[in-house]
Amino acid sequence: MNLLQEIQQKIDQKTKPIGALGDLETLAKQICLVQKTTSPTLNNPTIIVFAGDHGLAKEGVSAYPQEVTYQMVLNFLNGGAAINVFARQHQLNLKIVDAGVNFDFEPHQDLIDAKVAKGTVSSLIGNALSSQQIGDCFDQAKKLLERDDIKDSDIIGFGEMGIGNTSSATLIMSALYQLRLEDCIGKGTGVDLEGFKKKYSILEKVLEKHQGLNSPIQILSAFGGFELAMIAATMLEAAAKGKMIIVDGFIVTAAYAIAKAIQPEIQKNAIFSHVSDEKGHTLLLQKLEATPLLHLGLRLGEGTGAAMAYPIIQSAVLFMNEMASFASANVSEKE
Ligand SMILES: Cc1cc2ncn([C@H]3O[C@H](COP(=O)(O)O)[C@@H](O)[C@H]3O)c2cc1C
Ligand SMILES: O=C(O)c1cccnc1
Repeated sequence: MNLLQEIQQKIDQKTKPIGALGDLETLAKQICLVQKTTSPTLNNPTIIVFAGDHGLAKEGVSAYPQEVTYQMVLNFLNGGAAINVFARQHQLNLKIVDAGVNFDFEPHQDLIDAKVAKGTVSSLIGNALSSQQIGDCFDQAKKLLERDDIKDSDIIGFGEMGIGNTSSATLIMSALYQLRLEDCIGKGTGVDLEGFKKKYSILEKVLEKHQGLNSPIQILSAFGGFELAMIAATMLEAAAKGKMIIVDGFIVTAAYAIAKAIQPEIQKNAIFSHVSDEKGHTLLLQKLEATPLLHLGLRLGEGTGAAMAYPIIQSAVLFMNEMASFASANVSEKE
């Protein structure tokens, strides 16, 4: 019997009709296969929120000013943001990574300094990240997963904070899959009609400027940002180490799309937490052949969807380990 057959047999011997735990059974199988076991674990479940600033934000592509990025990082460190609430609710280890925020932070136990620079170059002017900076993001990702408070995590949920980063995600999606801008762009933090037209015309110009990009790294370099590059790099590193990764909303999914274009095998490790209300997310998930667990109309980011999906993933692992079998519980099997 191979591992998949062993896993399936264990699932089918649980005291329930065959297949009755639906998507939880699919999740359990996925985690067991990654961990090469029939008794999976979710040690030290962790959410990492990557923060970075964007040169393009200064052009006015968001409903909020750039300072909100660092202000929200301080809010994360003070425990007051949505992700803090949900991480506490589900007892998740929460770490904030400064990938490239335009601010000098005081040291804090939950803040990881991985700053590449104080914000990217505007993609209207040039490449958001240099190839050296992309390399720095990959180096930082490696270091991150060697930390004592993260290295034993079996599962990492990814979040982000960066005013203007729905623009990066939109541009990445459009360039990676050769999609029309109008099919990828959304309102982000909630720009009004006038703001939307402005965002559209700026992104149109950015796409015109960067044509003929033909590798995922080139696309990442052109459109940024530091937090997206570090998310993609950390996902690749985490998957190579046999960890599960929880993909969050539109922006994190765009970073995942880059990671998958680099290493398609990563999909074995990926769990998609939710479908965001941001317009491009549904199509992006389709392109990735990804089925999200939740449909809650969220459009926040920060890893909030990942935190909310965690207890469902936990249920998949718990039923596998704790539920009785027909034999152990003396329940009669199907006739
Ligand atoms: C107060 C506040 C908290 C947030 N938390 C996440 N985002 C989200 O909104 C931003 C992306 O949208 P756009 O591209 O329109 O700027 C990202 O920072 C994302 O994490 C926030 C946005 C705001 C304003
Ligand atoms: O889907 C997301 O993650 C998202 C959407 C809008 C703004 N910030 C994040």
